[in-house]
Formats: sequence, structure tokens, C-alpha cells
Amino acid sequence: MDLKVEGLNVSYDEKSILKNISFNVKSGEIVTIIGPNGSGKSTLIKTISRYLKPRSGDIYFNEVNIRRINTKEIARNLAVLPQVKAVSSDVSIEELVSYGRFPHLKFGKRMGKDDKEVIAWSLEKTGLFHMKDRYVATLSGGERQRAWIAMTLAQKPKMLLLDEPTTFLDICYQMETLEMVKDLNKTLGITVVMVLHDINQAARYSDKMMVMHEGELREYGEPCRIVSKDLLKDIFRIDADIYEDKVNNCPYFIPKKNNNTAGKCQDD
Ligand SMILES: Nc1ncnc2c1ncn2[C@@H]1O[C@H](COP(=O)(O)OP(=O)(O)OP(=O)(O)O)[C@@H](O)[C@H]1O
Repeated sequence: MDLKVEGLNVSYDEKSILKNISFNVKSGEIVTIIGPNGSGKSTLIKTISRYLKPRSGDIYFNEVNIRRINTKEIARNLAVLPQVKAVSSDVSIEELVSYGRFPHLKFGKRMGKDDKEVIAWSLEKTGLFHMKDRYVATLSGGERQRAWIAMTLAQKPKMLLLDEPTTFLDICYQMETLEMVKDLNKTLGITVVMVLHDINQAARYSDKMMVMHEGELREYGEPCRIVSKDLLKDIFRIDADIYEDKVNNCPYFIPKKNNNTAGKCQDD
């Protein structure tokens, strides 16, 4: 499924947050949004997922304006992993994952064998099958994150929107999650738009990277063009050396020692 965003402006109350954002994501691509805290990444994900209404601008899935697509149709095609997730305390992992099948059920129909197989597959893929009866409320941060990812997998979407999918995960599960996203993208052709804070991981796992800064889309392109000394200095306020990862065929950077840290991460 491809995505087109045209002239998007989004405000919270009177405060303008996203300013004239336009871009295209081709079907089957992995695009990662990076940017400093507060630059508008989550707001963009929330707007694409229709959680927020733009002040102006349009969003198209496969050339159809999302204003013309009904909610169930969107839910069948688009799975969203938000940054903040809530679930009542008596929901088990398996139950949470089963919610991913709801958009696919016919009116009044119960889940069938196919749905149960997809749920089992999602639980296996995320390493949760052996603990599927545990309550989500009793899980560690990383286990809970995997349960939510399993739910989005169960949706079998054509597009995945992931807002910081690796938060709370240890490095092994971070890698496993991103490998899983890549695998789903390659084997099922799922288009992926995600937010990551780790720029090196973004460069490694993305076809394209999008750089947000103060509500504007500052750069959009392939990782080898995006990850540059100038961009890291201008947008992220760090000095870094750029290298080539010949194994994964992508750039990576190592920040230089910061001798003057006082106030460096604060906004000017
Ligand atoms: N519900 C809200 N009401 C008012 N302002 C908000 C609301 N949600 C976010 N904002 C503001 O909008 C701006 C963009 O926030 P957003 O969460 O999109 O940034 P982000 O790039 O995802 O940040 P982070 O990396 O910290 O998650 C910030 O200035 C934030 O304070």
C-alpha cells in the first residue's frame, strides 16, 4: 500500500505543530522518521493513523483520500503501534493479540480456525507463545511491547505505522524487532513507516529516512544521503564521524566526545 501526504498542517489548540508536510512512501518501502524530541514525529504518525485531524492537507492510501475510506477498511489495511498504549489489567497476551483480528471478522461472526492460526503465528514470531495466558499488566516493559507488536502482526496489515517500536526493549529484542519488521516487509510486502530515535538503526533498516525538525520535514532520502556530519550537527547538535558499514551496506556514525555538555541538549 502506498502513502501520499500533501500539505499537512496540524495544530494542538492554536499552536501549529506540523507545518506544510508533503511526501510519498512507495508500496513496499521502509521509511523511518527521525528527529529531536518534540519535532513532531508522533504527531505525524497520529495524523496518518487518523487519530488526529489535520487543520489542512490530505492523506492518500493507494491514491484514495483517507476521508473517503471507512474506519473498518482502514483497520484492515493499516496497523498502528502507538507510543502510549493502554489495556485493562485483566487482558491476557493472547486476548490482546486477538484484537488484531477484529477488523477482519464479518459482522456477528466469531473467530475461526484461520484467525486462531494467525494469532498463534503472531505469538510465535514475537516469542510470546509460551506465556500467552499471562496478563499484559504483569509483564515487563519489553514483554508488553512485544505483545503489542504481536497484536499489530495479527492484523496482517498492508501498512504498519510504528511509533518507537523498540522502546523498553533490550538490545537483543531491539534487533529482533527490527529484523522482524524487515522480514515482514520483504516476505509480505508490508509498507512500514516508523519512528526511531536510534539513527544508526534507522540507517540500517530503512530504505529512506525522513528528518523532522520543529514541525518541518527537513530532509527525506536514502540513508547514505541523510546521515551526514552537517545534518547531525544542525539538527541533533552533535559532532560525529561517519563510517560505512560494509556488511549491512549503510552508513553509521560515532559521536565525538562532547567537551562542553552544559545546556547542549536544551532548545535554544
Ligand atoms: N496533546 C497535546 N497538546 C498540546 N501539545 C502537544 C500535544 N501532544 C504533543 N504536543 C506538542 O507537540 C510537539 C510535537 O510533539 P510530538 O510528540 O509529535 O514530538 P516527537 O517528535 O514525537 O517527540 P519525542 O521524540 O519526544 O517523542 C511538542 O512540542 C509537544 O509538546
